[in-house]
Amino acid sequence: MTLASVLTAAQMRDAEQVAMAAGVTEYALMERAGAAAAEIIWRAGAKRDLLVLCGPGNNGGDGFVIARLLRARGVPVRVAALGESRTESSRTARAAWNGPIEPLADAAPATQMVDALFGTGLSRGLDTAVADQLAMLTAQASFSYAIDLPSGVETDSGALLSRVPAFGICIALGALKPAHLLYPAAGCFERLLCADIGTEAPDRICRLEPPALAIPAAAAHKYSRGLVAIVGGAMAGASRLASHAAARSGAGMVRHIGLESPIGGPDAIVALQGDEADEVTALLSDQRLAAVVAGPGLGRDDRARARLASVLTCGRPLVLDADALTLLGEENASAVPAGSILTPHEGEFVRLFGDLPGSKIDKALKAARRSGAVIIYKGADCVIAAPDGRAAVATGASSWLSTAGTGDVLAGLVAGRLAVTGDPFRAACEAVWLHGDAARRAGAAFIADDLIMQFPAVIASRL
Ligand SMILES: NC(=O)C1=CN([C@@H]2O[C@H](COP(=O)(O)OP(=O)(O)OC[C@H]3O[C@@H](n4cnc5c(N)ncnc54)[C@H](OP(=O)(O)O)[C@@H]3O)[C@@H](O)[C@H]2O)[C@@H](O)CC1
Ligand SMILES: [K+]
Repeated sequence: MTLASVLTAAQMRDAEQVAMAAGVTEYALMERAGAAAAEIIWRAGAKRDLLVLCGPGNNGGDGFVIARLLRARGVPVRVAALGESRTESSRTARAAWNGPIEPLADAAPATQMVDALFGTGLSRGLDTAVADQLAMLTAQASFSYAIDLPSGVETDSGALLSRVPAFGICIALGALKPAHLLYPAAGCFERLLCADIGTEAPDRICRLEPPALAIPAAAAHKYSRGLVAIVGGAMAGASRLASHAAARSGAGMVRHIGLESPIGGPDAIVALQGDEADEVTALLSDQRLAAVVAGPGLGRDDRARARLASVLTCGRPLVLDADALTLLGEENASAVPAGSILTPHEGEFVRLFGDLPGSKIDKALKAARRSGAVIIYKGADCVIAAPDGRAAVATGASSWLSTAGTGDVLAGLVAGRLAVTGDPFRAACEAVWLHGDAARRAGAAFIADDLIMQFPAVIASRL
């Protein structure tokens, strides 16, 4: 297992059951969780005075373990509880604390504050008085820690069920949960750490990790490294951005099929003119094409429709973005060739697949299964889902990415990586990570063109 695995509350309970079937008691898991969290808190805050808030369930039990272990290391610890402990393990942990317990409502602030009120067992929003007290104590603390999850966030969706303050560190236990990566919950802490408590987790759904890329083979040539075509349309700038991104993605050659020629920009891009759909069809008949992009700048008129029809029937691996997604609409979402990659933002996603139930991860997985395509469901939290049930979630992207053209750049980069790897899910994961890292390097107030200039260095860093 990897600590980047993402489990729902029910899957985490299953993992706990597997550990218990192997002979580990629930209380032993709680001790491991508390010890791992206490170690993190010790390293961050040392002997600064600490207030631990304990809820009625096993999250509260973790809190009592943390309190006991840090008191034993000489930290001045106070504990405030929300009522009685209601599970056997949390009662055991409470008894082992063996120190004073204040009512939560009366607790005064401390330099460090631990939120062990609720974790995966949260079933509704906190009462307003409890949420307000939590917010006040968190705001007053210089160091704040959420155990497993910030209290008030819904584990599986990342929704906020009541007011949730901003924590310094969130310590996930055993595995990540969807709420650690999906907004708004993912915005409720500055740092996320995952503590290993010895439970096993499947790695079908993971946090997006940095990719391992390869240099071209010694005998590589431009076609073996991947030939990409971008089919442009009414707005040449967008498809040019996609072309430039593909050209610096590691692919061997890029052809831009536009309504005008030449297109400007790097001379390495082969500018081809294809005004009519049959010309596009002819230009896409090259069997060496390893990826074809349509959507950026395509337009939405009849001419665009005809160009898209040529793309959909060309038999080459496709990346469909922007106008292509709008033209496809819900009635044609399942008509895309298997193995394609679709890159919708939220509005495009809903137009393509309707208002699907569940979390953003659930929605992306359902859409992937329904369409047979890899879905890159964009946003501040970006979910990449494959028809076979794998998913990766990227989070923490630069908010400066919210500028014109960055989506076009991503589409070109995805196509470039598809041409290099021949694997849609891998290509999507690589491209989203590289795009995010390029944005981090580009700093502030960049434009989409600047991202592309970062690609060679970003790729070099992953070789
Ligand atoms: N899985 C693992 O491997 C491990 C898990 N561990 C830990 O266990 C945590 C999960 O524990 P948990 O299941 O006991 O749930 P938890 O979040 O403590 O709360 C449930 C209690 O709160 C109550 N309640 C709910 N909402 C409420 C509200 N708004 N306002 C008031 N009450 C509310 C609810 O009562 P009810 O809904 O029935 O009214 C119930 O009494 C997990 O996050 C991790 O920290 C570790 O110890 C080690 C290994
Ligand atoms: K918590």
